[in-house]
Amino acid sequence: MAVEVPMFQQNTKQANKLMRSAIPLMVKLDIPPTPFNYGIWYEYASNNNPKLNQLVDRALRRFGSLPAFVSKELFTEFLLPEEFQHADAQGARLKSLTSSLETNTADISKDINIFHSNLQKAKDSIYDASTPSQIEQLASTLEKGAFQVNQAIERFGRSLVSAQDELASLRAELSDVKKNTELDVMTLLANEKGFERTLFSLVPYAEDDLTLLLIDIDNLAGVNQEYGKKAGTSLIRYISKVLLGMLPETGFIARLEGGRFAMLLSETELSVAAQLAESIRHEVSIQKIRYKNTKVLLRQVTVSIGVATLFGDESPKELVDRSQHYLVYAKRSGKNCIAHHE
Ligand SMILES: Nc1nc2c(ncn2[C@@H]2O[C@H](COP(=O)(O)OP(=O)(O)OP(=O)(O)O)[C@@H](O)[C@H]2O)c(=O)[nH]1
Repeated sequence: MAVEVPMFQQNTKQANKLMRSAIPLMVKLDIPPTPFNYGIWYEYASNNNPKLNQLVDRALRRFGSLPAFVSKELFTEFLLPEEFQHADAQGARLKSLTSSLETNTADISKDINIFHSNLQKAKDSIYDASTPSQIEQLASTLEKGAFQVNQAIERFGRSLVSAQDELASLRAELSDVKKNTELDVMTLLANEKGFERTLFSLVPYAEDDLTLLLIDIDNLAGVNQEYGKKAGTSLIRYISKVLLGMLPETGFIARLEGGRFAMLLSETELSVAAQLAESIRHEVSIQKIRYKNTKVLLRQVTVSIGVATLFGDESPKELVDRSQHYLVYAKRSGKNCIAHHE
């Protein structure tokens, strides 16, 4: 899943502009200057996320302000990329990023508070200021204060941009970590987790043309028994290469467990997928496989295949269940065959 980091996507200029809209809102509503709140109000001012704005408005109506527990929740839900919510290794870096933002937000809020109290003082003394030089003095104090606040905002804008870089690099790392956890180290194909993620990402776009082939090596237990478990494992690797070699361009393949593979074919109707399944079955059955450690030629190796094409509003699980059903049918029909609905 592509994860957006909306708060940090703008460049410095845009960031400053948005901070200028966010800060008065926060001052007006007496929102504490925590990183969570800055993030949320920045996003609120950018109007990027109607759902977030709706929830903030609702909280304001209910509580009159934004309670810390609400802003923390909103921050996690809307601003924190999903990977960061669970990843342990990157958690520490994110924590340090958050605390550096915290320091920056503390700095900026100090400047704003000073400016705010100067504004109050100016408001009070404006009635007493009768001479042009007193008024000039007030104006110059305010001008100086405004300049300082502007500078603080710009510094904060820059720190947002550097946070953006840091988050981008964290995100790249996480995506690698995620990819690796979706890898089957034995065959270097995707594993079951990778299969599930791909399946879930394809189903919403499929129009009765996403086909799943569940391919299972026949009698693997017998191979293990006859030639040893290492030979069985070697066979799984060998079959994975045969399958990969036959994978169409629009296809995706994963090893689920033992000698079972899942091949997902996008934009492939049942008749075409069934032909491919039959070619795979045939190709495996004619292999002459020699176990390299002992040079022993294995007896014929075969696979059984269950084929199902997604239809209607079927869920990913229903598609898997139906393929599984046909695979069981193929096994019961004597193995070395394929099965699918008519
Ligand atoms: N060598 C090897 N064997 C495995 C591995 N993972 C699972 N197995 C074995 O593969 C077998 C899979 O079980 P089944 O699918 O029920 O057995 P099968 O003999 O293939 O039977 P059918 O699928 O009905 O043809 C079990 O005996 C597991 O011990 C592995 O990584 N390496």
